[in-house]
Amino acid sequence: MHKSAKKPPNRNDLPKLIENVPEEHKGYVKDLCLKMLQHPAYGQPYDWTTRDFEMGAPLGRGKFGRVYLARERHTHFMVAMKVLFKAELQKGNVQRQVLREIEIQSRLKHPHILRLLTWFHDDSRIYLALELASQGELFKILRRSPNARFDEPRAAKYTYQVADALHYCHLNNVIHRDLKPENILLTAADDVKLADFGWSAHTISNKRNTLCGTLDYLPPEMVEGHTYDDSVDQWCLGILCYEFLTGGPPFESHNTEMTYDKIRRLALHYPPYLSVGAKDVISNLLRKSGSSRITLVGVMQHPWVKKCMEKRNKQLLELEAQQA
Ligand SMILES: Nc1ncnc2c1ncn2[C@@H]1O[C@H](COP(=O)(O)OP(=O)(O)OP(=O)(O)O)[C@@H](O)[C@H]1O
Repeated sequence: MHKSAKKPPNRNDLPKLIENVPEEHKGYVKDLCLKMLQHPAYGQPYDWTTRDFEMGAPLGRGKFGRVYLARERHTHFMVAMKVLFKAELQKGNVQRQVLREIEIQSRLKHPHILRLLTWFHDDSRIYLALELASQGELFKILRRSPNARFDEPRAAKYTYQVADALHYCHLNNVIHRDLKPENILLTAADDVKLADFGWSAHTISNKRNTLCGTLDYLPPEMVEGHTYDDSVDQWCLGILCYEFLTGGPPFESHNTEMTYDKIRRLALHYPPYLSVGAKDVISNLLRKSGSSRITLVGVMQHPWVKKCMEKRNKQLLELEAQQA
Protein backbone atom coordinates (compact mmCIF):
# COMPACT_ATOMS: atom_id res chain seq x y z
CA MET A 1 0.00 0.00 0.00
CA HIS A 2 1.32 3.45 -0.86
CA LYS A 3 2.01 5.48 2.26
CA SER A 4 1.40 9.22 1.68
CA ALA A 5 4.24 11.53 2.80
CA LYS A 6 3.53 13.38 6.04
CA LYS A 7 2.66 17.01 5.31
CA PRO A 8 4.71 19.63 7.17
CA PRO A 9 2.69 21.60 9.77
CA ASN A 10 0.97 24.79 8.61
CA ARG A 11 -0.47 27.90 10.33
CA ASN A 12 -3.55 25.99 11.52
CA ASP A 13 -1.32 23.57 13.45
CA LEU A 14 0.24 26.40 15.46
CA PRO A 15 -1.84 26.00 18.67
CA LYS A 16 -0.89 22.29 18.76
CA LEU A 17 2.78 23.01 18.03
CA ILE A 18 3.11 25.31 21.02
CA GLU A 19 0.74 23.60 23.47
CA ASN A 20 3.56 22.10 25.58
CA VAL A 21 5.73 25.22 25.58
CA PRO A 22 5.96 26.88 29.03
CA GLU A 23 3.69 29.95 29.28
CA GLU A 24 6.59 32.41 29.62
CA HIS A 25 8.14 31.24 26.30
CA LYS A 26 4.90 30.85 24.28
CA GLY A 27 5.05 34.35 22.71
CA TYR A 28 8.64 33.90 21.50
CA VAL A 29 8.07 30.36 20.16
CA LYS A 30 4.83 31.34 18.39
CA ASP A 31 6.59 34.28 16.72
CA LEU A 32 9.51 32.03 15.66
CA CYS A 33 7.12 29.37 14.26
CA LEU A 34 5.22 32.00 12.26
CA LYS A 35 8.47 33.34 10.77
CA MET A 36 9.58 29.79 9.93
CA LEU A 37 6.28 28.99 8.22
CA GLN A 38 6.66 32.13 6.09
CA HIS A 39 10.30 31.40 5.16
CA PRO A 40 10.84 30.64 1.43
CA ALA A 41 12.82 27.54 2.49
CA TYR A 42 9.93 26.08 4.48
CA GLY A 43 8.90 22.67 3.15
CA GLN A 44 10.74 23.00 -0.16
CA PRO A 45 14.24 22.84 -1.61
CA TYR A 46 16.18 26.06 -1.01
CA ASP A 47 19.68 27.19 -1.89
CA TRP A 48 21.06 28.61 1.33
CA THR A 49 23.91 31.13 1.01
CA THR A 50 25.89 33.40 3.30
CA ARG A 51 23.32 36.13 2.49
CA ASP A 52 20.79 34.25 4.65
CA PHE A 53 22.93 34.69 7.79
CA GLU A 54 24.32 37.53 9.85
CA MET A 55 27.69 36.49 11.23
CA GLY A 56 28.51 37.33 14.83
CA ALA A 57 31.25 36.67 17.38
CA PRO A 58 33.74 33.83 16.94
CA LEU A 59 32.96 30.79 19.10
CA GLY A 60 36.18 28.92 18.53
CA ARG A 61 38.56 27.53 15.97
CA GLY A 62 39.44 24.05 14.85
CA LYS A 63 42.25 22.66 12.72
CA PHE A 64 40.59 23.51 9.42
CA GLY A 65 38.29 26.42 10.07
CA ARG A 66 36.48 28.73 12.41
CA VAL A 67 33.12 28.65 14.15
CA TYR A 68 31.00 31.80 14.54
CA LEU A 69 27.75 32.64 16.22
CA ALA A 70 25.32 33.41 13.39
CA ARG A 71 21.71 34.49 13.03
CA GLU A 72 19.36 33.48 10.25
CA ARG A 73 18.11 36.81 8.84
CA HIS A 74 14.44 35.97 8.42
CA THR A 75 13.66 34.08 11.65
CA HIS A 76 16.56 35.38 13.82
CA PHE A 77 17.24 31.73 14.71
CA MET A 78 20.73 31.39 16.22
CA VAL A 79 23.18 28.80 14.90
CA ALA A 80 26.89 27.98 15.14
CA MET A 81 28.35 28.50 11.65
CA LYS A 82 31.42 26.40 10.98
CA VAL A 83 33.45 27.82 8.10
CA LEU A 84 35.96 25.47 6.48
CA PHE A 85 38.48 26.62 3.88
CA LYS A 86 38.58 24.28 0.88
CA ALA A 87 42.30 24.98 0.30
CA GLU A 88 43.13 23.95 3.89
CA LEU A 89 41.02 20.79 3.63
CA GLN A 90 42.86 19.91 0.44
CA LYS A 91 46.25 20.62 2.02
CA GLY A 92 45.39 18.41 4.99
CA ASN A 93 43.95 15.77 2.63
CA VAL A 94 40.77 15.56 4.72
CA GLN A 95 38.11 16.26 2.07
CA ARG A 96 36.70 12.73 2.39
CA GLN A 97 36.62 12.96 6.20
CA VAL A 98 34.64 16.22 6.00
CA LEU A 99 32.21 14.83 3.43
CA ARG A 100 31.68 11.77 5.64
CA GLU A 101 31.06 14.05 8.62
CA ILE A 102 28.49 16.07 6.62
CA GLU A 103 26.77 12.96 5.30
CA ILE A 104 26.55 11.23 8.67
CA GLN A 105 25.67 14.29 10.73
CA SER A 106 22.85 15.44 8.45
CA ARG A 107 21.26 11.99 8.69
CA LEU A 108 21.42 11.60 12.49
CA LYS A 109 18.53 13.24 14.33
CA HIS A 110 18.69 12.76 18.08
CA PRO A 111 18.39 15.14 21.06
CA HIS A 112 22.00 14.42 22.10
CA ILE A 113 23.64 14.59 18.71
CA LEU A 114 24.59 18.00 17.35
CA ARG A 115 22.30 18.72 14.41
CA LEU A 116 23.69 19.84 11.12
CA LEU A 117 20.81 22.11 10.11
CA THR A 118 22.03 22.86 6.60
CA TRP A 119 25.24 23.31 4.63
CA PHE A 120 26.38 25.12 1.50
CA HIS A 121 29.61 26.23 -0.17
CA ASP A 122 31.16 28.88 -2.36
CA ASP A 123 34.40 28.92 -4.37
CA SER A 124 36.70 28.87 -1.37
CA ARG A 125 34.68 27.79 1.68
CA ILE A 126 32.25 25.22 3.05
CA TYR A 127 29.67 26.47 5.58
CA LEU A 128 28.06 24.17 8.11
CA ALA A 129 25.06 25.64 9.99
CA LEU A 130 25.12 23.70 13.26
CA GLU A 131 22.80 23.64 16.21
CA LEU A 132 24.12 26.05 18.83
CA ALA A 133 25.56 24.56 22.03
CA SER A 134 26.23 27.77 23.88
CA GLN A 135 28.27 26.41 26.81
CA GLY A 136 30.83 25.05 24.32
CA GLU A 137 33.24 22.18 24.81
CA LEU A 138 32.61 19.89 27.76
CA PHE A 139 36.37 19.44 28.02
CA LYS A 140 36.87 23.11 28.94
CA ILE A 141 34.02 22.98 31.47
CA LEU A 142 35.54 19.87 33.04
CA ARG A 143 38.97 21.51 33.32
CA ARG A 144 37.40 24.61 34.94
CA SER A 145 35.38 22.56 37.49
CA PRO A 146 36.57 22.21 41.12
CA ASN A 147 39.50 19.69 41.10
CA ALA A 148 38.92 19.47 37.31
CA ARG A 149 36.20 16.89 37.84
CA PHE A 150 32.41 16.61 37.91
CA ASP A 151 30.45 15.39 40.92
CA GLU A 152 28.70 12.03 40.48
CA PRO A 153 25.22 13.41 39.62
CA ARG A 154 26.64 15.55 36.85
CA ALA A 155 29.00 12.85 35.52
CA ALA A 156 26.20 10.28 35.49
CA LYS A 157 23.79 12.57 33.67
CA TYR A 158 26.31 13.25 30.88
CA THR A 159 27.22 9.54 30.75
CA TYR A 160 23.52 8.68 30.32
CA GLN A 161 23.02 11.23 27.54
CA VAL A 162 26.14 10.09 25.66
CA ALA A 163 25.02 6.44 26.03
CA ASP A 164 21.62 7.43 24.62
CA ALA A 165 23.25 9.16 21.61
CA LEU A 166 25.63 6.23 20.96
CA HIS A 167 22.78 3.74 21.19
CA TYR A 168 20.94 5.70 18.50
CA CYS A 169 24.13 5.78 16.36
CA HIS A 170 24.55 2.01 16.66
CA LEU A 171 20.91 1.44 15.70
CA ASN A 172 21.72 3.46 12.58
CA ASN A 173 24.90 1.49 11.86
CA VAL A 174 27.27 4.28 12.84
CA ILE A 175 30.23 3.86 15.24
CA HIS A 176 31.54 7.16 16.60
CA ARG A 177 35.11 5.88 17.37
CA ASP A 178 36.41 9.24 18.61
CA LEU A 179 34.58 9.85 21.84
CA LYS A 180 36.33 12.27 24.23
CA PRO A 181 35.27 15.40 26.16
CA GLU A 182 36.64 17.63 23.35
CA ASN A 183 34.01 16.18 20.98
CA ILE A 184 31.08 16.81 23.28
CA LEU A 185 29.37 20.20 23.53
CA LEU A 186 27.03 21.49 26.22
CA THR A 187 23.85 23.51 25.66
CA ALA A 188 22.54 26.35 27.82
CA ALA A 189 20.09 23.82 29.32
CA ASP A 190 22.91 21.49 30.55
CA ASP A 191 22.34 18.87 27.85
CA VAL A 192 25.21 17.25 26.00
CA LYS A 193 25.49 17.12 22.21
CA LEU A 194 27.79 14.64 20.56
CA ALA A 195 29.78 16.29 17.76
CA ASP A 196 32.69 15.57 15.45
CA PHE A 197 31.75 12.57 13.36
CA GLY A 198 34.94 12.93 11.27
CA TRP A 199 36.25 9.55 12.45
CA SER A 200 32.95 7.74 12.65
CA ALA A 201 32.16 4.85 10.34
CA HIS A 202 29.24 3.00 8.89
CA THR A 203 29.29 -0.48 10.32
CA ILE A 204 26.87 -2.30 8.01
CA SER A 205 28.18 -5.87 8.20
CA ASN A 206 31.87 -6.62 8.51
CA LYS A 207 34.13 -5.81 11.40
CA ARG A 208 36.86 -3.23 10.86
CA ASN A 209 40.49 -2.84 11.81
CA THR A 210 41.47 0.77 11.10
CA LEU A 211 43.43 2.45 13.90
CA CYS A 212 41.89 5.81 14.66
CA GLY A 213 40.62 7.81 17.57
CA THR A 214 42.51 9.30 20.51
CA LEU A 215 45.32 7.41 22.25
CA ASP A 216 43.97 7.55 25.81
CA TYR A 217 40.57 6.37 24.62
CA LEU A 218 41.77 3.48 22.43
CA PRO A 219 40.23 0.11 23.30
CA PRO A 220 42.46 -3.00 23.63
CA GLU A 221 41.20 -4.51 20.36
CA MET A 222 42.35 -1.41 18.43
CA VAL A 223 45.70 -1.23 20.29
CA GLU A 224 46.32 -4.86 19.34
CA GLY A 225 45.26 -4.31 15.73
CA HIS A 226 42.36 -6.74 15.92
CA THR A 227 39.05 -6.29 14.17
CA TYR A 228 36.47 -4.39 16.15
CA ASP A 229 32.80 -3.57 16.21
CA ASP A 230 30.48 -1.02 17.79
CA SER A 231 31.42 -2.16 21.32
CA VAL A 232 34.50 0.13 20.95
CA ASP A 233 32.14 2.99 21.78
CA GLN A 234 31.19 1.30 25.10
CA TRP A 235 34.89 1.14 26.04
CA CYS A 236 35.26 4.86 25.19
CA LEU A 237 32.17 5.64 27.27
CA GLY A 238 33.88 3.92 30.24
CA ILE A 239 37.00 6.07 29.76
CA LEU A 240 34.82 9.17 29.42
CA CYS A 241 32.87 8.42 32.61
CA TYR A 242 36.19 7.83 34.45
CA GLU A 243 37.57 11.14 33.15
CA PHE A 244 34.39 13.02 34.19
CA LEU A 245 34.73 11.66 37.72
CA THR A 246 38.50 11.88 38.24
CA GLY A 247 39.66 14.63 35.87
CA GLY A 248 41.84 12.42 33.67
CA PRO A 249 41.70 9.25 31.57
CA PRO A 250 42.59 6.00 33.43
CA PHE A 251 45.51 4.80 31.28
CA GLU A 252 47.27 8.17 30.83
CA SER A 253 51.10 7.81 30.84
CA HIS A 254 54.24 9.66 29.84
CA ASN A 255 54.55 7.89 26.54
CA THR A 256 52.55 5.95 23.97
CA GLU A 257 54.12 2.57 24.77
CA MET A 258 53.26 2.84 28.47
CA THR A 259 49.67 3.86 27.68
CA TYR A 260 49.32 0.93 25.26
CA ASP A 261 50.77 -1.42 27.86
CA LYS A 262 48.36 -0.21 30.56
CA ILE A 263 45.41 -0.59 28.17
CA ARG A 264 46.47 -4.13 27.25
CA ARG A 265 46.85 -5.09 30.92
CA LEU A 266 43.75 -3.14 31.95
CA ALA A 267 45.92 -1.57 34.65
CA LEU A 268 43.67 1.06 36.17
CA HIS A 269 43.32 2.56 39.60
CA TYR A 270 40.08 3.79 41.16
CA PRO A 271 40.54 6.80 43.49
CA PRO A 272 39.02 6.17 46.95
CA TYR A 273 36.37 8.90 46.57
CA LEU A 274 34.55 6.99 43.78
CA SER A 275 31.31 5.34 44.89
CA VAL A 276 30.65 1.62 44.48
CA GLY A 277 28.01 2.39 41.83
CA ALA A 278 30.36 4.55 39.75
CA LYS A 279 33.08 1.87 39.85
CA ASP A 280 30.53 -0.75 38.86
CA VAL A 281 29.51 1.15 35.70
CA ILE A 282 33.11 1.91 34.69
CA SER A 283 34.42 -1.61 35.33
CA ASN A 284 31.55 -3.10 33.34
CA LEU A 285 32.33 -0.84 30.39
CA LEU A 286 36.12 -1.32 30.56
CA ARG A 287 36.10 -5.04 29.84
CA LYS A 288 38.77 -6.42 27.54
CA SER A 289 36.33 -8.43 25.50
CA GLY A 290 33.87 -6.23 23.58
CA SER A 291 31.05 -8.76 23.93
CA SER A 292 31.22 -8.76 27.74
CA ARG A 293 30.91 -4.95 28.05
CA ILE A 294 27.66 -3.69 29.56
CA THR A 295 25.24 -2.58 26.82
CA LEU A 296 24.39 1.09 26.32
CA VAL A 297 20.82 0.42 27.43
CA GLY A 298 22.29 -1.35 30.47
CA VAL A 299 24.21 1.85 31.29
CA MET A 300 21.07 3.98 30.96
CA GLN A 301 19.19 1.61 33.28
CA HIS A 302 22.00 1.20 35.82
CA PRO A 303 20.78 2.06 39.37
CA TRP A 304 23.74 4.41 40.01
CA VAL A 305 23.02 6.32 36.79
CA LYS A 306 19.28 6.55 37.51
CA LYS A 307 19.76 7.73 41.10
CA CYS A 308 22.39 10.29 40.12
CA MET A 309 20.17 11.63 37.29
CA GLU A 310 17.46 12.41 39.84
CA LYS A 311 20.02 14.22 42.00
CA ARG A 312 21.29 16.24 39.02
CA ASN A 313 17.75 17.32 38.13
CA LYS A 314 17.27 18.46 41.74
CA GLN A 315 20.57 20.36 41.63
CA LEU A 316 19.46 22.17 38.46
CA LEU A 317 16.08 23.10 39.96
CA GLU A 318 17.85 24.50 43.04
CA LEU A 319 20.24 26.47 40.80
CA GLU A 320 17.31 27.86 38.82
CA ALA A 321 15.54 28.89 42.04
CA GLN A 322 18.69 30.67 43.27
CA GLN A 323 19.02 32.58 40.00
CA ALA A 324 15.34 33.60 39.85
N1 LIG B 1 27.68 23.96 17.69
C1 LIG B 1 28.50 24.70 18.41
N2 LIG B 1 28.03 25.51 19.37
C2 LIG B 1 28.89 26.26 20.11
N3 LIG B 1 30.24 26.25 19.96
C3 LIG B 1 30.75 25.46 19.02
C4 LIG B 1 29.93 24.65 18.19
N4 LIG B 1 30.73 23.95 17.35
C5 LIG B 1 31.99 24.32 17.64
N5 LIG B 1 32.03 25.22 18.63
C6 LIG B 1 33.22 25.87 19.21
O1 LIG B 1 34.20 26.02 18.20
C7 LIG B 1 35.40 25.31 18.52
C8 LIG B 1 36.00 24.71 17.25
O2 LIG B 1 35.13 23.72 16.75
P1 LIG B 1 35.52 22.77 15.54
O3 LIG B 1 34.47 21.74 15.43
O4 LIG B 1 35.87 23.54 14.33
O5 LIG B 1 36.88 22.21 15.92
P2 LIG B 1 37.36 21.02 16.80
O6 LIG B 1 36.41 19.88 16.67
O7 LIG B 1 37.64 21.52 18.17
O8 LIG B 1 38.71 20.74 16.11
P3 LIG B 1 39.08 19.86 14.87
O9 LIG B 1 39.46 20.83 13.82
O10 LIG B 1 40.21 19.10 15.42
O11 LIG B 1 37.91 19.01 14.48
C9 LIG B 1 34.96 24.26 19.55
O12 LIG B 1 36.00 23.94 20.38
C10 LIG B 1 33.84 24.99 20.29
O13 LIG B 1 34.37 25.79 21.31
